[in-house]
Order: sequence, then C-alpha cells, then structure tokens
Amino acid sequence: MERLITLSTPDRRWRLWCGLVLGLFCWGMGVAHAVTPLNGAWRVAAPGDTRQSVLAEYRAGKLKSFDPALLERFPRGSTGSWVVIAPQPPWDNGERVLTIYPPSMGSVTVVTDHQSDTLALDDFSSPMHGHGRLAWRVPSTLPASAPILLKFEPSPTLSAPVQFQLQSWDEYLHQDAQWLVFASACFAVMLAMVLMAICFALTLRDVTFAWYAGYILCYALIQGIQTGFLFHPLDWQELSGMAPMVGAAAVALSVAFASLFMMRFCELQRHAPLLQVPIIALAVGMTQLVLMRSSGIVLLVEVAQTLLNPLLMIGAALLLVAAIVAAARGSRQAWFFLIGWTPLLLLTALTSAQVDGAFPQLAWLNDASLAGGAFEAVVLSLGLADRALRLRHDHDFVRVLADHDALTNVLNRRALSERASLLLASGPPRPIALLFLDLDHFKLLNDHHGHNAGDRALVEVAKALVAELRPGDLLGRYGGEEFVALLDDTLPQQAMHVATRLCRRVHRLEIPIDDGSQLLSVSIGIAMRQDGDDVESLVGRADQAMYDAKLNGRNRVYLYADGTPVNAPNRPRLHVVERRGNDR
Ligand SMILES: Nc1nc2c(ncn2[C@@H]2O[C@H](COP(=O)(O)OP(=O)(O)OP(=O)(O)O)[C@@H](O)[C@H]2O)c(=O)[nH]1
Repeated sequence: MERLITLSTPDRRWRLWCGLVLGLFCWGMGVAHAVTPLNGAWRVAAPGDTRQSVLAEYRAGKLKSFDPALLERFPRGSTGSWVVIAPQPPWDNGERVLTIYPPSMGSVTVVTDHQSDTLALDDFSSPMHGHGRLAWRVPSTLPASAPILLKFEPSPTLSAPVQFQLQSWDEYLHQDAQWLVFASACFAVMLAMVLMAICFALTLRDVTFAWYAGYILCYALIQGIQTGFLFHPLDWQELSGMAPMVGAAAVALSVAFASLFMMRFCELQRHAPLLQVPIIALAVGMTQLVLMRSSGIVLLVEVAQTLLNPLLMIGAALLLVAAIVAAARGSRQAWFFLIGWTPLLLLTALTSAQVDGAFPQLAWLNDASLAGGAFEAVVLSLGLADRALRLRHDHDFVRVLADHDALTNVLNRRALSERASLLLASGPPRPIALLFLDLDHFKLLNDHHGHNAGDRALVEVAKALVAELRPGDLLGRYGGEEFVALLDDTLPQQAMHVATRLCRRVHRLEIPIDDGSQLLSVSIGIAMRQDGDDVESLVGRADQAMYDAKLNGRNRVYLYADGTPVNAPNRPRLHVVERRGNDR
C-alpha cells in the first residue's frame, strides 16, 4: 500500500484517454509507439563508486541485467543504485529523450562525462520536465550507442518499480501532450465532482457530501503528487520537498474521509450497525496518524510511518466487507460504492503487488489508477444523486402522510388549517367560502352497524366530496365525522349551490352494511370570509351555521348571514338555503 504515496506509471505503448462530456466518461488506449530497443543492467551503489568504475563493471558483464521496457525496482536504501541503460541498434542519432515511468519520489541523477543532471518530480530548476514521468533530453554530443548511466539516489520512501524508454523528440512531445490531456481530464472530473459535492453539502446541509468531497479531494491530491501533475504543469513549488509527507497525510485523510462517507452513504447504521465502531476507529486512527506525522517528533513520525500501511490494508478490507454486507442487506447506495470503489481497490492491490515484482508488463496500471479515481468520482456522484432523490421521495411521502388523514386520505385538521391560513392571507381580497359539514346521526350508524361500517361511510363520504369539489378547493377532515371545505373566489350563492350539491351527493350514497345498505345525510354550515378573518373565526361562524342546520332538521345547508334573518325568524343569524324533501 506504500505504492499509494510513492508510485505511479504509464506504459508508453498504451495511452489512456479519459474525458468527461456531461457525465460521459471516455477511456481509450492509444497506439503503440516506435521506441529504441534498450538493454539494462544495475547494481546497488557502494561508497567510492565512480562513473568509470560502474561502466567498466557493466562492460565486463558484472551488473545484473534487466529489461528496461518492463517494470524493475531498484533499491534505494542508504546508498542508492546504479542503473545502466544501453541503446541497441538501430541507433538513432537524432534528438532523443530518455523517460522514466512512473516518476519516482526520490531523485535520479544522470551521470555523463561532463556533467550530472538531476531528475526529480519536485525539481523546478531544470529547463525541461516530463509530465507524468521523468524525462532527460539526451545531449546531441552523446553518441547514440553510448550507454547512459543513472543513479537512483537514496530515498526514505519505498522504491517503486520503473520502466525506461528512449524516444525521438517528436515522439516524446506527442506522448507528453497525450498524457497531459488524459491527466487533465481525470483531474477535471474529480475536481468538478468535489465542487458539486461542496455546493450540495452547503445547500442541503448534508455532511455526507462533505465527507465525499474530502475523500475525492484527497485522492486527487495523492494522484497529483504521484504523477507529478501538481509540480508540472501546475507548478506548485510550495510543495517542493514536502511531497512524501503531504502524500502520506493525504492517504491517511482519504481513508478517514472514505470511512465517514461510506458509513453514511451505505447507511451502515441501518444495514450493518456493528461495523460502525471499527470504521469510526479507523477514521480516528487515520487522523491521528496525520497528526503524528506532522508533529515533527521523530518517534511519533516513525510510529506513524510504520502504522500507515498495515492500517491502510485493514481499512481497505474493512470498508470492502462493510460495503458488501450493506449491499447484501439491501443498501442501494452500497452497490454504487462497490462499483466505484472496487476497481480502484483492485488497481491499488495490483500496483502494490508490482513492488514485489508482479505484473512487470502492466505499467499502465498507474495511469489506470488516475482514470479509476475519475470513474469512482462519477459513480459515487451518481450514487449521491440517487440518494438525494430517494431522500426527497421519502420526505415527500412522509409529508403526504403527515398532512393527510389516514382513514379518508383528505387533509387532516392541521394541514387544512395551515393551507387555509395561507389562502386567507394570499392575494387580493376576494370572496372565500368555508363549508362546515357534519354527518347526521353518525353515532347511530356506529352503534347499530359497528365502527367498521362507520369507517366505510367516512371513506365513501370523503370520496364523494372530493369528486364533487373543484381540484383547487381545499377539503379536510376536521374532526370525527366533520369535514371542512374551503372554496376560493366563490360568492355566497355559488357556495350555497356547491353545498347543496354536496348535500345531495352524500344523501345518494349507499353505505353497504350487513343486511343491506344505509343512507347518510349531512348538515352544512357556510361562512363567507370577512375582513380580519382567520381560520378559527371563519370556522367558528360556519360551525354555528351548521349547528343551526342540525337544530332545524339536519340534511340541509345554512349560510351564516351576519345577523340578517331571511326565512328563519327565530334564528336571525341563519339562512335556510335548502331543505331536502325526504327529511321533512
Ligand atoms: N366509525 C367511526 N366513527 C367515528 C370516527 N370519529 C368519530 N366517530 C363517531 O362519530 C360519532 C359522532 O357522534 P355525535 O357527535 O354524537 O354526532 P352524531 O351522532 O352524528 O349526531 P349529530 O351530529 O347531532 O347528527 C361518535 O359516535 C364517534 O364515535 C371514526 O373515525 N370512525
């Protein structure tokens, strides 16, 4: 896992193209390029070595040979290693560039007759830099057949396997541009996802997006350091010399963020609660390592360095198990996590195995890790979008449940009052009618035919009222067998007309009971909105009108008429609008 902070590599024969156009992620492999055949040999450096002595040993065949086209690891230890790269015929006397891929963290010195050139990712003094690889422009004075001597300088970080290529200048520029396009696309995708996540974290106040942004940002930082993208072309000179430390911190933090993110994203609390404890411990442990590494205290730094890789491996296994368990137990998001994260985990495992000499021909794995990061960012973003959509559906559903009466499915009293208040407060003054409906002798229905029959009656009445009212009218269940309807922009005569229709409709209903069917009737009181009215006062007047409708025989509509007697002299406030024939 040390590979995470020390390595990266492109096989120049295979070029990956990665681009994002509105979520389309393209991945392509380029063509094989003609390169000069090379032979290689190396040995560990020893005190007192000189250019001449090492080359003499090389000519005498005393160095260990290797194939520069394949990944090979050279111990850096306390003295470093000598590497000889010998171009083979046909020799090319044109302008040539020697490249080392992936660009290792420590420096490499090219020792020629007259000078020594140092190649390093974070070296800004040299006029020429490779992108995503170390590059050395072969001087025109050096014969095409002359072996090139390199010294892999000592470095505290684990040495990563590298491959070598000797290319013509044009070929080099072509590949360099290709890599820049590829890497820029991958980083652009990751950073776009990070920005999106930060915006969502702030607007939705959902910390899951923040953990995700932290995780992808750290991963982009790791890749930026490993590939050298932060140094060339981004020219972050401030990072010079700090790359191993910043890289290690980014690795530890990325695991911490990934742990916190996956816990919420995969809903571990619901699907795998027991795994939450070790995952939180992992996140805390990783953060501790960052603090220890940056403490500057030698002992703590060393302990942190020792613990980093084992913790990384344990953490990766833990997150994988947790995601699999959550997915198996029904977490939809866990599938997104597995699809996005597993390829990256595989790539990390493969590149780590390369440190021990496995898969020397798969140099492109390092570029694939970069593309894998972009792929993961896109997949996890899709997962987050899916999650946000689901949460919104759940929210809407809960809202519907909270606003509606469970039995009749019309608005409940609270929701009705809220919406009625909004309606009364909205827009220019206009006539608004409130109808208060109370079923007649409902207790008798319950008592004689049971509560279930009563419930069925309430459901049927609600359906009938909904069918009879306009879609824009508000209808709610106000109490047991009481309903309230609010009719916007409705004159008294129109309200009476509607109420009469409702009255008739309810009376036409036949509620099935054990021994046949039961007819219902409803008494309705109407009140018109007046200046300064609120819901309570309006309901109060309509209730009074309904009460008088009950007192005057039920199954009828009364309009609260502001104390003006119409045809009910004993009840000056009330106005009998209709009296049904069969209720006389
Ligand atoms: N089945 C059923 N009955 C309910 C529900 N809510 C209230 N009730 C009943 O509705 C009846 C209301 O009775 P009352 O307030 O006496 O009114 P009423 O019998 O309709 O008489 P009037 O209103 O004077 O015509 C009571 O028996 C309540 O138990 C409900 O959700 N389901």
